[in-house]
Amino acid sequence: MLEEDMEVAIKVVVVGNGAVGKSSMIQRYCKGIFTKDYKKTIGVDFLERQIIVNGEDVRLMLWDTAGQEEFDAITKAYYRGAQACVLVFSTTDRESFEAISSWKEKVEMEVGDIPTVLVQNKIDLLDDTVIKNEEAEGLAKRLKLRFYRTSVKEDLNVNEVFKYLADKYLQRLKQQSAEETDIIHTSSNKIGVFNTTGSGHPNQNSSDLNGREIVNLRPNKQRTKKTKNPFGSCRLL
Ligand SMILES: Nc1nc2c(ncn2[C@@H]2O[C@H](COP(=O)(O)OP(=O)(O)OP(=O)(O)O)[C@@H](O)[C@H]2O)c(=O)[nH]1
Repeated sequence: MLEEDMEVAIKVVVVGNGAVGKSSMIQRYCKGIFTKDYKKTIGVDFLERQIIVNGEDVRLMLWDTAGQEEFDAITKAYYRGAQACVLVFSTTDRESFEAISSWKEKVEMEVGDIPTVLVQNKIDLLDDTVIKNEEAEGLAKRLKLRFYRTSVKEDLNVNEVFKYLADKYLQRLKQQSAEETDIIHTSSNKIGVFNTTGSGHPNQNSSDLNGREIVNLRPNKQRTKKTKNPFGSCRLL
């Protein structure tokens, strides 16, 4: 357990070309439903689901982004603050497979390196596949990503995708907490000055400013209910 009175909230962005099944995947996961109709996402949308991972209460906020390029400018703004990412392509759409690297880059440009997973959706249509298994596995290897094959329609592997991301995120959180504790211990002989502007890079734990060490103090969990933390983000000089 990290801390008892808090719940971990994870913002997950689901990205990929149009019609690969992003909205369907989120609907399946959060509402348990699947519809055959295709309704193009305009801009962004979001749904949430609470789960327990390794004894931790986790609230997953799933952001559904439009796959069409015409909405790029809007969707990019919503990547900010994302803590995990699902990159989706479709078994029957070669272009969606070839676009994966550029989707990854778009997200990375906004939020840096976050827990990410590669998903090949619509495996119920494997007979009509336009992507060889080795190609998909090769891409996952090259991008160093965990790879899942899903069928939102048949409800195959969808839960596993989100459980993996939540687990990976929690591991990082614990690792960061441990590292931050170490930094605070090793720099405990320095005079501390708080800076509450929170202007540092989200993944940055410590850095140098005019030769002095800066320690970022961030809550290791987001408070989504119960007591509010007045110090959302502090930096110790
Ligand atoms: N056969 C099959 N069809 C699926 C599956 N997942 C989604 N679909 C269908 O694919 C179509 C597109 O799904 P959406 O979820 O709307 O796709 P999207 O990626 O959100 O599309 P944009 O909003 O344009 O970005 C719909 O007709 C879905 O019913 C699946 O696993 N198998």
